[in-house]
Amino acid sequence: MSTEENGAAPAEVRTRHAELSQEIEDHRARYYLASPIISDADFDVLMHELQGLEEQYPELRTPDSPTQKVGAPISTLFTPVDHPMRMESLGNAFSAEQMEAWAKRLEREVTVKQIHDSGFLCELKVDGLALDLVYENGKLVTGATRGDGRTGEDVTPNVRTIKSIPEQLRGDDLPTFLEVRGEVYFRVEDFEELNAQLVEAGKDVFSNPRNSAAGSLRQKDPRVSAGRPLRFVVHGLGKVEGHHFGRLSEAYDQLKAWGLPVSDRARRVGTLDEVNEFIAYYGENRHSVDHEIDGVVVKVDEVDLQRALGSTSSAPRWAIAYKYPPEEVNTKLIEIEVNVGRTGRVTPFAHMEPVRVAGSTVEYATLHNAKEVARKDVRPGDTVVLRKAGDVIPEVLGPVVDLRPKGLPAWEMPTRCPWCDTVLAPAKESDVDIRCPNSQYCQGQLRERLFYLAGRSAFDIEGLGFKAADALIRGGLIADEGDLFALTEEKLAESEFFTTKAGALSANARKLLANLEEAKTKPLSRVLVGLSIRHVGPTAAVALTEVFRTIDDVRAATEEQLAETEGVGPTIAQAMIEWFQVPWHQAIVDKWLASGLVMREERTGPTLPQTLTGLSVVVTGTVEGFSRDEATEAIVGRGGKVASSVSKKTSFVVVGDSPGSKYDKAVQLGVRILDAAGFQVLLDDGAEAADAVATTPTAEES
Ligand SMILES: NC(=O)c1ccc[n+]([C@@H]2O[C@H](COP(=O)([O-])OP(=O)(O)OC[C@H]3O[C@@H](n4cnc5c(N)ncnc54)[C@H](O)[C@@H]3O)[C@@H](O)[C@H]2O)c1
Ligand SMILES: [Zn+2]
Repeated sequence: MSTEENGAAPAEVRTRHAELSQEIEDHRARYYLASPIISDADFDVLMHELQGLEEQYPELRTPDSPTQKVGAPISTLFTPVDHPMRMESLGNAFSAEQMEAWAKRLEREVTVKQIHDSGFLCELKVDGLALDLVYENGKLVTGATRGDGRTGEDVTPNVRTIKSIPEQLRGDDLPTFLEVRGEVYFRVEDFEELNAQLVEAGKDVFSNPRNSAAGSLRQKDPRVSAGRPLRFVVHGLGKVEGHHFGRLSEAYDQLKAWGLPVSDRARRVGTLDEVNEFIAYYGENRHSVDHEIDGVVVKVDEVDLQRALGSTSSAPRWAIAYKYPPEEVNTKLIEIEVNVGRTGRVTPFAHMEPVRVAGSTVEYATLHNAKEVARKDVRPGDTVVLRKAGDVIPEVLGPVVDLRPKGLPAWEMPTRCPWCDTVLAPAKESDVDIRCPNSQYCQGQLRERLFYLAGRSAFDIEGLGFKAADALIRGGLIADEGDLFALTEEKLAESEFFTTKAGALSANARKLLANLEEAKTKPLSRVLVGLSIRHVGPTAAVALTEVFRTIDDVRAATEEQLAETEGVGPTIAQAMIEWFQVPWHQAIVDKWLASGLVMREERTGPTLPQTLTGLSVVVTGTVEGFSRDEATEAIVGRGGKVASSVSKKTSFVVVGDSPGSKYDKAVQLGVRILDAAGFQVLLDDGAEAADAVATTPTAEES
C-alpha cells in the first residue's frame, strides 16, 4: 500500500470515485440478494479501479468507501452474532506481476529472512461461502456467516446438519476456545443432482454451486439444510485460547487430528516460483477438483508473522487470492436461431455478442430444445449469463432479469422448418424434441448428413465441408447423398464454387473427387455410420459388421438376427429395419453400389488381436491422437468394453486433457489410471504392460 501523499484529488477523480463507490455498493446489495447484474470478473474490475484511485489519492479512502468494507448486510431472518475475531475479505491478484508486487510489499514490512523462514502456504480458493465456527472446550457452540465481517448471521442449527462438521472435537489437548473459519460448498456433482431434482419438482434451480451452497445454508428451516449435501473445509483460524499454533500448515494438521475437515491439497512451499507453479498447476487442472475453485489463496505460513503483518481495513496483508480467468460472463443474446440436425431434430441455439470466457471467444451456444428455452426464459435482447468451464461446451445459464428491457417478448419456437417450410412435429407425442419430418427433401437435413458422412468416423472426406456441401445442394449437383459418389469433373464444373475464375476446376474440386474415389473402398462399418441410421454409431457399426460382412448381408438380416448380435440389441435392430424399409434409403445404397462402392468388411474374424477381452475401460478428457470414437473403436476392436462411468470393476481409466469428474472417481476408488502414452501401451502390448505404466494416485496424494 502506498503511503505517499500525491496531493489533493482533482474534481474529476472525486466524481469518478463517488460514481464508482455508488455503483459498487449497488452491485454488492444485488449480489447478496442473489440477483447480480454483472459478472464477478466485471465487479472485480470496478473494485480494482476504485482501489487504484485510492492508492493514488489516499484521502479518498474514507471509512465509508466500499474498499473499507466486507461483504453483506445481515438478513433479519437470523439472529446477529458478533465474531470473536473479525472476518476479512482477500486482496486479489490476476497476474504473476501482481503476485510479485505482493511479495515485495511483504518484504517492506518484515525481513526477507522472516518470509523465507516462514514459507508460503498455497491453498485452493473454494468457491462457496465463508463460515465461522466457535468451539468451547471442544464443543461446537456457534456457526455464523461472515456478514459484514464483524457481525454475522447465527446459522448454528443449520451448521449442525453438516456431516463433516463435528459437534465435538476429539483428543485430550483441546483448546479452551477455538474459532476456525472455512468454506461451505457444494461439490459440482451434488450441485447438478440438486438442480436435476429441483427441475423435476418444478422449482427454480440454482445458477451455480456457490449459490446453491449459500441458499442451502441460509435456510430458516434447518431441515431443508439437512437435506442438502453441504460440505465444509477449514481455511483459517480466528481467536484461539489455550493453544499456540506455530505455522498455519501445522495448525491444519492439528485441526485434522481433532476431527475438523481440512483440504488435502494445501501445499507449503518456500519460494514465489513454487507458488507460481502451484497456481499454474491448478489453472490447468481446475476441473480435476470435485468442487469449484475461482483461484488460489497464498498465505504467509508463520502465524506470528501473520500477526506482525496485520491487516488493512478489509483484508489481511499476509494473504492474497490469485484469481483465475472467469468461467462465467455476461453477454447480450442477439437472437435465438434454430438448427435442423441430420435426423431432422430441430434445436434452438443462442447467437450472442462474442465474448471471452475461459480462454476462448464464444458466440454460439446450444439451447437444446424449446422446453429448455422456456424453462430458462431467455429472450432475444436479454443480457444472459454464459458459462464455459475449461473445454466444456458453453452453456447459457439464464437471463439477467433485472436488465431486461420492458416489454421484451418471450421467444417462440418456430412451427415450420426454416429450410423447407414443413410443419414441425415431435416424432412421438411424449418427445420434447420436435423434428422436420421431411427427411428426404429437407436441404438442411441433407447438408448435416453430408457433413457427418464426410467425418472421420465415416468416409473421412476432407474435401466435403459445410461450404462444399452447401454448394452441392444449392447448385443442384446432387439430389441426396445417393448421387455423391457419381460426381464427375463435368458435374462439378457446373458450379461456381468448384471452379476458378478462369473456369477451370478448382483445387478443392479435385481434392473432393480424389477423396470420393478413396472413400469407395472404405470398410462396411464406416459405410453404415455414413448412412445416418439412428443409434448406429461407430461402436454399433463395428459390432454389426462382425457378423454381417457385406451390405447385402445387412439388407437381408431380420430384426431377430440383428437383435441377437453381440453389442447390437433390440433398439438398434429396430432402427436398422425401419431405415431399410424406406424406399429412398434403399435407393441410396443401390446408387452407391452402382458408383462402385465396395461396402464389405474385408476382415476374416477380428483383425486385431483380442488383447483386451474382459477388460472394462473408461475414457475421460481428450486423449491426444484419438477422437472419442477412435478411442472407443480401438478398445472395442481389441475385445474390450468401454464403460461410461467409473466403478470398482473398471480396469483402467484413460485420462486425457481436461478430464471430468471421472478422474476424481478413479482416484477415490483407486482405479488404475493411464495417460495418453499409457493408453498406447495398453493398445499395443495389453493389460499387463499397461499395468506397469499405470498410476494409482490416492485422494491424499493428488
Ligand atoms: N457480480 C457482482 O455484482 C458482485 C458483487 C459483489 C461481490 N461479487 C463477488 O463476490 C466475491 C466477494 O468477494 P469477497 O469479499 O468475499 O472476497 P473473495 O471471495 O474474493 O475472497 C474472500 C473469501 O474467500 C473465501 N475463501 C475460499 N477459499 C479460501 C482459502 N483457502 N483461504 C481463505 N479464504 C478462502 C473466504 O470465504 C473469504 O471470505 C468476489 O468474487 C466478487 O467478484 C460480485
Ligand atoms: Zn426441413
